[in-house]
Amino acid sequence: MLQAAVEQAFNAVVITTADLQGDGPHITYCNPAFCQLTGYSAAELQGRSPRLLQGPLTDQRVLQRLRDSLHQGTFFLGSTFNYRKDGSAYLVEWNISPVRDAQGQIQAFVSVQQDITARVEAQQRQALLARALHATRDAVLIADHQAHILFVNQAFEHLTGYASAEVLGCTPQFLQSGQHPPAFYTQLREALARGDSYQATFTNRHKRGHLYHAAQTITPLKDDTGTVQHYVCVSKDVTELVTRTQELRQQAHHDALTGLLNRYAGEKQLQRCQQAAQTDGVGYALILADIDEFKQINDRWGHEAGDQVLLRCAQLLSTAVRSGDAVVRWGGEEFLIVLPGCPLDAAHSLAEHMRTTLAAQEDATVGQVTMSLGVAAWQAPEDSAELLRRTDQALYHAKGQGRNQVAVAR
Ligand SMILES: Nc1nc2c(ncn2[C@@H]2O[C@H](COP(=O)(O)OP(=O)(O)OP(=O)(O)O)[C@@H](O)[C@H]2O)c(=O)[nH]1
Repeated sequence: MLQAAVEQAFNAVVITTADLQGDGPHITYCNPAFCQLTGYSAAELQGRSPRLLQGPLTDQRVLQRLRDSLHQGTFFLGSTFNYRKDGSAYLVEWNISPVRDAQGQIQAFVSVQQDITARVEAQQRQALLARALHATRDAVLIADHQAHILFVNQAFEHLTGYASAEVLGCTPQFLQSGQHPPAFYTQLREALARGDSYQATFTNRHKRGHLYHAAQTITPLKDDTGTVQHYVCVSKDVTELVTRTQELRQQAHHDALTGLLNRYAGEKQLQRCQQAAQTDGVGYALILADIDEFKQINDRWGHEAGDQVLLRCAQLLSTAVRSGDAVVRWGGEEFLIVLPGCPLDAAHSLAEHMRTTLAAQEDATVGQVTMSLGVAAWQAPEDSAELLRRTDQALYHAKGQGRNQVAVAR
């Protein structure tokens, strides 16, 4: 049974003499697995020194350790390159045990060997992949099918502020910033459930609390049966780009001095209201507010004082309106207030409130400032240009009647 077991063992087994003088131990037995490993037949190996397997890549330091073990009669475990009969190299991991007789004398050495070339190559490939993932500038996250994080690279640690050890086993939820509506994550989940990859710019929260923007691609990884087992997420930091775009958008739509919508954005808003009025019959009202004698303020107190008055008026108008309304810097000292769904009377009251609030305030530098306001509400089938013309007419009227007045176009 023992013989059959050794003969049929998966691992290569070789037994040598215990002779450490002269040529050293020589082979007295090898099993078929050893013959298969080395390419030699048992007859070719019989009586030969195992040295015939060594070659240029064989590690001499490992061999020295082996010789020391043999001399001391201790267990040896090591790995190095050996050579087959055809000259090809393989990486062997082998151990050697001394076989002692009843008196404790070493009679032989038995060695069990295994070709670990493929395993080591696979480990090296894996190490290379990990090194490559760590070296890449994009953040990489790998999660299991339940979104538990299995791996993050150094770029991820850098981008998010979290160390790998802190996040392994967690789901990436801790990155959520609260900036995306629930529908954003629903879309993400649905795409992944379909097995599709999902690409979007995420606004996430850094460990230190600030937000960052990342262009992310999340890809499901399927096994041979088509079942999603993992997800890989690659993120590129686009914070600078997004911030710059937001700044440009702000500049394109807002007035630099007051922060109000600029004329371009105001015209867009007018178009939207006009569209709604024509399609749904939902009306809108306009107020044109113009600071009285503003030229004199500038002339008397200087341009900077004039700017401060403009800022104060802008703030007053902004606080007076509701969230869906738009306050626009329409011209130098002229403001357009667009009021979707607002009837004429309500717009009139609002204008009156704006006028009295401003008139009641005393500016530290320039004293009392007033404004004149024109009000009009959309009447079918006029277009926005016509409504604007009627509002302007009302403002002209208010100015003509002595300023600090509200005039309504009926
Ligand atoms: N300080 C300052 N002044 C501005 C700005 N934009 C326009 N203005 C000035 O606003 C003044 C507007 O003067 P006018 O159009 O004559 O009107 P007004 O003096 O307010 O007279 P009424 O409208 O008839 O009451 C001009 O002197 C412009 O130079 C600005 O951004 N800052």
